[in-house]
Amino acid sequence: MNYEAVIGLEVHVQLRTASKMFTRVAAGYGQPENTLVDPVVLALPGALPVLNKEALNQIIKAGLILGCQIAPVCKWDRKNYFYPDSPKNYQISQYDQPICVGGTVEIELPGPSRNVMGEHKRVPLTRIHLEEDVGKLNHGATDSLVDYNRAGTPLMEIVSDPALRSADEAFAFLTSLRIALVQGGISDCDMEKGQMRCDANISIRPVGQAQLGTKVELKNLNSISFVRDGIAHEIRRQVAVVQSGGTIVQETRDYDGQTGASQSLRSKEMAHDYRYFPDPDLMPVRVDAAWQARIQATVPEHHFDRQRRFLADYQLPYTITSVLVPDRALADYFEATVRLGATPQAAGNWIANDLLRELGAAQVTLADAKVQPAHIAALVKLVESGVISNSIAKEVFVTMAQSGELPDAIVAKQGLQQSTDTGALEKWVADAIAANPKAAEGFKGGNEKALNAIKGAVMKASAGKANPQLVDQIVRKQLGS
Ligand SMILES: Nc1ncnc2c1ncn2[C@@H]1O[C@H](COP(=O)(O)OP(=O)(O)OP(=O)(O)O)[C@@H](O)[C@H]1O
Ligand SMILES: [Mg+2]
Ligand SMILES: [Mg+2]
Repeated sequence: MNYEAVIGLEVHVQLRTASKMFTRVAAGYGQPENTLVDPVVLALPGALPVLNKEALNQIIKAGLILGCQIAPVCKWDRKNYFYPDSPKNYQISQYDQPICVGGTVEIELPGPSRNVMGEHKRVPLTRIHLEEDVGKLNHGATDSLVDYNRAGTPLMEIVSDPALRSADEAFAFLTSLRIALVQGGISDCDMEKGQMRCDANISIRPVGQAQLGTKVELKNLNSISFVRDGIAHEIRRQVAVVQSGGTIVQETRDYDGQTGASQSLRSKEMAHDYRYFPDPDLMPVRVDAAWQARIQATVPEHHFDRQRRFLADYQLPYTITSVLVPDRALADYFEATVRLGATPQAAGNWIANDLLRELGAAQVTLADAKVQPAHIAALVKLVESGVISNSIAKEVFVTMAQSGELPDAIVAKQGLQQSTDTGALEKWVADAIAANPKAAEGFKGGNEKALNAIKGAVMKASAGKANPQLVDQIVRKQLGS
């Protein structure tokens, strides 16, 4: 029997806000334990929550980016449970009225090869709701310590439909979602800092069966690659269980990305165990059309729309677009260069290859780069107008990346203009022919390629400054063709 996998993801993403969800204490990472706390975070008697409007703005923006419908009223519920990471014994969350409903994440599956765009698919979302993050338990050998710095940080939970069919699709989903949220300024989505966390729900069913199988939830998947590996592992495990006559039990399993093994954590509680009820301390908030429109105006172009535009309008190769587009600042930089008059293909090449290489070597971010769009636009112009050759331009690029000087200044100062001095060229060519008699004979015998050795020698003699078109003409003339 053949089985197919069914996967639904629950993705928790911390919103980038200055303060916490229901109090003015700062939200942050990496501070000394229990310093980002106050009576609201610690749930001291009498403390009352006050909504951080910015958190609501951010989740509405996330919903608009993903094409969700935004609920007209945002209401709050208590999710009751006892665990030391939550001092209130409940979490403020949204139960039956999530702020965002529907929407999709557009994904790209791996293409037939690196330089070919893969198939695109829209994965439907069930809902996105807002809740507060919980504290963190640090387990020692004999005891556990709790840190409430994270408690109360605004957190959204994005729940997908059970519509993914493979570990690769889940990988593509998280990759695209992360780009969209980072580009929208919703979150930095750093999984190492816990800003983005994913639970994967996995079941299998015989191919052709409509009814869903029993799901297993995988937790603690703290990188996108671990999500992919964990899902692939779980699918294999379930198929093996079923094929050996067993049945899948609904449970939560812990996947260890380092060892590639999983173990059962607990069998899943039912939703009604949480005794949800509306939070009497918080008033519902009406989100009218004008509010939505204000936020809609701040939604950036979706990265895949931008990629399609780069392919169609600038005729860039797919590989260049897939370097530029995932990084909003880099794509903006490219478009700024084109606006300054640079040919798009040339600008794309310089930015995706040389600029990134130099930034990487110097360990500098784009924001601190000495090479600005104006530098690249000027360099492209120098090459296209024949003032310098492409190989000299490569050297100029390295110099300007280090000094920040404009390319025209570097070319003038170092005398790098291509030589159109025919007297000098005639001499270099004559020398090169004398030094390469075999090549000269070869060309006369009809071998076009033999010219390259002579032209190469001329370029070398001129230190790269000879104008290649002129050299070609003069070589042919001297060889009598
Ligand atoms: N049979 C199934 N196989 C695979 N995935 C499923 C199946 N049924 C549901 N799912 C997925 O499981 C996830 C359920 O998430 P949801 O937050 O609604 O409930 P939960 O996991 O029970 O609650 P909690 O937030 O407490 O973990 C969704 O992503 C959904 O698509
Ligand atoms: Mg959930
Ligand atoms: Mg779950």
